[in-house]
Amino acid sequence: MTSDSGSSSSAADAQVFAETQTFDLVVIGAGAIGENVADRAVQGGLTVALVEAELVGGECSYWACMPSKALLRSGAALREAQNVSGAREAVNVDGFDVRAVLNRRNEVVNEWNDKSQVEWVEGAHITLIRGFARFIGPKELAITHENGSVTKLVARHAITVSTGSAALLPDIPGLADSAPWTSREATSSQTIPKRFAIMGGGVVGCEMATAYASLGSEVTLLSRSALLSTQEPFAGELVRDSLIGLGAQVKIGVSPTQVERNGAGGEVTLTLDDGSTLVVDELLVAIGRTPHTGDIGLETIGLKPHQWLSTDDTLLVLDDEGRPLEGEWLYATGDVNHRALLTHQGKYQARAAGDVIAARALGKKLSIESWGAHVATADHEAVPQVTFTDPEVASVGLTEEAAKKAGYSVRAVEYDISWVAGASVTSENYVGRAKMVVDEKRQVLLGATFVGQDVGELIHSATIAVVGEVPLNRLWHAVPSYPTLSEVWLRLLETYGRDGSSF
Ligand SMILES: Cc1cc2nc3c(=O)[nH]c(=O)nc-3n(C[C@H](O)[C@H](O)[C@H](O)COP(=O)(O)OP(=O)(O)OC[C@H]3O[C@@H](n4cnc5c(N)ncnc54)[C@H](O)[C@@H]3O)c2cc1C
Ligand SMILES: NC(=O)c1ccc[n+]([C@@H]2O[C@H](COP(=O)([O-])OP(=O)(O)OC[C@H]3O[C@@H](n4cnc5c(N)ncnc54)[C@H](O)[C@@H]3O)[C@@H](O)[C@H]2O)c1
Repeated sequence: MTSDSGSSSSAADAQVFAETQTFDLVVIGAGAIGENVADRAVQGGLTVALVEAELVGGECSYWACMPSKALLRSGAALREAQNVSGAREAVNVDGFDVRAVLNRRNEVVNEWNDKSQVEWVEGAHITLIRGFARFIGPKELAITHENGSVTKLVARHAITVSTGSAALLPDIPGLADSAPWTSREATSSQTIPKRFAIMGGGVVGCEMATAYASLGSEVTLLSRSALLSTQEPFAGELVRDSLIGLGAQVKIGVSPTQVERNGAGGEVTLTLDDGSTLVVDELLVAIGRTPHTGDIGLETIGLKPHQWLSTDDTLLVLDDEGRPLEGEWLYATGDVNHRALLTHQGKYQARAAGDVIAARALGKKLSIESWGAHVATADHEAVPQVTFTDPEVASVGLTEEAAKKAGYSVRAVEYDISWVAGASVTSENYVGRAKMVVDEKRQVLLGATFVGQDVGELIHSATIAVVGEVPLNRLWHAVPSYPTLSEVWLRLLETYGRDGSSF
């Protein structure tokens, strides 16, 4: 790294900078994904600056994955115990301790303090720069610090945008003025609203409906389409049934047309398109995400503000014509590239990007063929996801519908997980279903979905089968232990049939 104090001498901008610093790579955004890009590039031999405007660790650590799972876990643990004799009698005593759940969530997010993550960054020999980054030209950024000073960062080889995403708010009359909750408030609230409406039946909507119904809210979930509509249809149906069992109201095909809050902190009235009204204490909007690219100077490098940054498989950003920017210096990883809005998948991209940036910078051999070290091939048809509803929904790869749409010759089979011996040991009331989607031509798995208690821990076996393109006749030799839930694998294979004969 070189550091030149004093005014910038660049003719490209008239702004006076307190300081100019140069690194091989600059990563914008220290969420889980930016951290990993930086780490890999340092390990590959580069000097790296990591710029963060808020908390090191990003959304996942403080307002998304971790706090949401902490809010969900206590209810899940309680229900698990309530479904096993003996344990049931032990837990049915004083009721649910909501304050303890919120306190545990506060601990899980380190009280929104990023000290331990900063220590990790420093230990990884990454230079952390606190401030908000904006492009001022190719390979150049202006960083605005909290005290108002502005410094300039120059990248010798590359810049990676890992700025993440924020909740999308629809243009509904009155909504913006009604102080709606987004995922940030839902995951960080220190109180539980008595009456709670949720707009959006996707992953955030279903998880937060489960959490808040468990914590005692009267939840109304409004979804314009079926719940979890990108999953196999039975997933959303089983989650809907369980939400109703938890006391929530689930309204499918219903959207708000007007929202009004009765003064600051007052109740919120929603007018719905079925003609009814709904009065609640808080409204959560969870209808998807928008990229953090509105105010980062994309116009100075020939891109449009507010756009998702589409990339090739080495995570190089592509322009409107599908070409990398001149000089091939701009990368995007994580939510901001819209390939798969999941922490684990973004971190997978980060490993590929950090390695390929270092390899390109140092003139090393690239491995960019499908499934090579420097490409994120799995983003296309092998993405795993666990939705921590009750029952959990775990899936990888393509649904039957998506596989057909992609042109595969498909056969799919389903099995009721409650019929597996391991399920009856796990719970006296096990509800679950599994499905595998097979490419008939190659006799390999294209996708798998498991819905039920504890299936999140089952999905990696399916991910290995999909990514490894393991032939079905070999999968018969992967013997599941008895009596575990994984015996559902054997039942799915039997349902599909061996050597052409169906059981
Ligand atoms: C409620 C909820 C629950 C979720 N649960 C899960 C889950 O269980 N599992 C899972 O895999 N995924 C989950 N996700 C998705 C996951 O949170 C995201 O995929 C992940 O956080 C994306 O990481 P990122 O690093 O791309 O972005 P972020 O985590 O948003 O990090 C981006 C960082 O960049 C910083 N930044 C932005 N602009 C600038 C700038 N101009 N200058 C400097 N810094 C900047 C931001 O402050 C932020 O720290 C969940 C999402 C939500 C909303
Ligand atoms: N456990 C997990 O892995 C996890 C948990 C939470 C979030 N996430 C990630 O966070 C991202 C955001 O989640 P999300 O739930 O906000 O988005 P989502 O895309 O999962 O679901 C949004 C839902 O809102 C609906 N919708 C969209 N526009 C609408 C409108 N104008 N009116 C009414 N409904 C509308 C969509 O049809 C969809 O059902 C997801 O991509 C997800 O992968 C992951």
